[in-house]
Amino acid sequence: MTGPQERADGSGADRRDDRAVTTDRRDDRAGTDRRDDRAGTGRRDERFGAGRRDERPQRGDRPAGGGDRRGGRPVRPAVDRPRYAAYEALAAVHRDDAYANLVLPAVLRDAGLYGRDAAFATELTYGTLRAVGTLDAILTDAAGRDVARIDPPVRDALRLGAYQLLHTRVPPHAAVSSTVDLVRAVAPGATGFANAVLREVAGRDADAWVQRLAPAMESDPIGHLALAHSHPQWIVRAFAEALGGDLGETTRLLIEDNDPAPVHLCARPGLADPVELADAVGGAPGAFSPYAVYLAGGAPGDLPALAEGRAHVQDEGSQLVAAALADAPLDGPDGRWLDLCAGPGGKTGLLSALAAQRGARVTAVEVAEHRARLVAQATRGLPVTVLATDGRTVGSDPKLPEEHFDRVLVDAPCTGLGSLRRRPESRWRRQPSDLPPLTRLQRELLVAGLRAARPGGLVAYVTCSPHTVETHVTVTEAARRCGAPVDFVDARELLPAGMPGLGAGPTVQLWPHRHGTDAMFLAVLRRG
Ligand SMILES: C[S@@+](CC[C@H](N)C(=O)[O-])C[C@H]1O[C@@H](n2cnc3c(N)ncnc32)[C@H](O)[C@@H]1O
Repeated sequence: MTGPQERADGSGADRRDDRAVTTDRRDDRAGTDRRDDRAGTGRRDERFGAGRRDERPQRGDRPAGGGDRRGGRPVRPAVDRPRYAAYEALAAVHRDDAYANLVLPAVLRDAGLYGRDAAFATELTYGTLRAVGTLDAILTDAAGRDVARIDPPVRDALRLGAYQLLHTRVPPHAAVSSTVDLVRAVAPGATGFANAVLREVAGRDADAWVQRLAPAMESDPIGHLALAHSHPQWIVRAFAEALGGDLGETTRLLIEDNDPAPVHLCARPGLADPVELADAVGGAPGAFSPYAVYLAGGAPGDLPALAEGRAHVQDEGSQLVAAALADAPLDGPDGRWLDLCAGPGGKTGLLSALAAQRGARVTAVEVAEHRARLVAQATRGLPVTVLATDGRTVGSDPKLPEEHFDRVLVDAPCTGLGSLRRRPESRWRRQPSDLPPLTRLQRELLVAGLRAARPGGLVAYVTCSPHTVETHVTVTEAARRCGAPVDFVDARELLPAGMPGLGAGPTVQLWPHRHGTDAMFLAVLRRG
């Protein structure tokens, strides 16, 4: 790979900086530095005020701090607030291992960003985090040096700039100049470098960069798809395996993963009517779950139904697997239900609303105390007993006797590869080395769940990961080790009639690209 100055003059880093300065100077005539010169003249606002909004009609970004005035004259701040907010969130994720979905709301609040500004900052943050694998490959090529060797503040600013250039309708000159402004604020010595690198990035569109950098699909399909759709190779391989080697479907899944996840509500049975709730929120009833409501836009806000515990936010796939356990035919008593991995309480919420209708009671087990408290909050008023304990104590904890429960849910901790849409940074944090300890825990919890079930009782094993080691391998191993005879129930029959794409059974794998849900796995076992 060659960087800009290598191609321009065949020399090393110093020449690159020269070139960057030259580019900056060329830009001076109508660009970055000239804008600085014009600070305080009042003309800057013309360029970065209403006109700027016109540059990005799709985003509706509005200039930050337009009201900042010195001596009566408007002064443009160095960086517009949505982009700076996105930078802050990105930096926190990379520097402090923060979670974007937790850090970004605080950053937006501190910056006083709402509405379209907040939406633009969110798109930049989430989009950049998802795309970071591909962006880094492009930046490495464009800079002529490994992106890991670029100072973190400059690196994050460049990632934001490259994302705008390649994946948004922000005009190239605005993407470059705003990123140079950002670099001037966070790493003032690197503006020339940033300018040069971004101009190199802007020389191709996203497809042309993939063509230049990705291995050929024919010779290395996993490597190609990983770079083209910004996923780690081991995750692409795992998805392809779970999809039976179908690379077309794998591609559709990867594309879906790069879109924001829709927000679904669960109208708790007996407490809220999904059609009425859909009307109230301007959404639509779900396609599959009888309790689901699709929200039309972003966040649910302060809905009375949520505040009053009549509904909760929950992916439709999560609703389907919890309802499948509750609806599975069962002979004999049916009053004791167990949720062995309950925190923060989404599935317990639905199960316990159903239990209330049927005169059953749910024991909800969660090892993390703060998450056990969340379960208690989420199920207030419903027939639930929360135990803050380790689910593997079945048989030794008197509150968790063996052969006691009629229906058992084991929604095990997992890699979460099925919900990458919701956690934009997680695909880069997860490692194959996470699998052995997780799968051991999954197996032990499922064995405990099988022991907790009475003979004839039902156990649903659920993961939000389609990785076959966490799904089929775990279920097969746990069934072998639990010391009791176990039969598979065909889980397809427990999902809504006519639901497409459920495979050959007896287990079910849901998919974002097939069903619009998270990639939930469901196996239902009957204890002999
Ligand atoms: C996938 S989450 C469950 C999500 C939950 N069912 C819901 O729908 O909201 C797995 C949960 O298992 C908990 N957990 C992990 N190890 C556990 C153990 N040994 N015993 C009980 N809970 C455990 C985790 O703290 C986490 O809250």
